[in-house]
Amino acid sequence: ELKALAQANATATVDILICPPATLLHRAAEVAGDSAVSVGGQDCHAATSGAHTGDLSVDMLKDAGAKSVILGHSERRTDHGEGDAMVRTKAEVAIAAGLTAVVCLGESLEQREAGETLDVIGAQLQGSVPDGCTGETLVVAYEPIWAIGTGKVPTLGQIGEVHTFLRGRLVERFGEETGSAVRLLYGGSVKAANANDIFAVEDVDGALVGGASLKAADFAPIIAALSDS
Ligand SMILES: O=C(CO)COP(=O)(O)O
Repeated sequence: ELKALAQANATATVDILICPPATLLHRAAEVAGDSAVSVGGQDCHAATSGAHTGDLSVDMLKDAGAKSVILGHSERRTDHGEGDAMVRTKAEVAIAAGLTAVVCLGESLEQREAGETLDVIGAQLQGSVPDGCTGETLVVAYEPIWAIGTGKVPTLGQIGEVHTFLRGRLVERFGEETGSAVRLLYGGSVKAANANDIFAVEDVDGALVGGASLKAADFAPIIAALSDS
């Protein structure tokens, strides 16, 4: 699947990042070669070195060919109790090593129903994103937990509200130029059928795709929708 994707996107004009399980990272980097597809990790350890059996350091990820690393995915936050401070430390370490940090945040259904979405997102952004980021070193992915793998997608208005809010906070913190350059991805049940509409929402710069990225034939129309947007 990756080979097909890389061949079809030898010279794509959008950035395509595949973050496979760590066991496949090295092979994936080889298959992606010098196509427009780059590969990244799904997590890293917060320490650059030391004895941390079973964990992967940023240097190990880089050695395997990673250019980026996803940090603070809701499953890491839930399964491994990672809080904003931990995600921030990991992002600092990753960026210092030359990787792009893809920092994920998002509210639970309970938080959304309680009207807490923007408070939760604002606190996660402030707590998880290190100082000194640039449009090259930081990508932020908004992933409502209740939309991941469920087929449920927020309304376009709900996505727009969060992305505009995130953009405002980034501009406040990093200034107009950097705040506007940080790419904001939407993630959660993105597929070919909804990609065009989602990419048309203001301040949505791309997507973090799970299920629909597993087959090149499902992923290709999403890439095409972004290229056309
Ligand atoms: O975050 C995601 C995968 O980890 C998004 O997954 P889905 O696109 O399958 O909802």
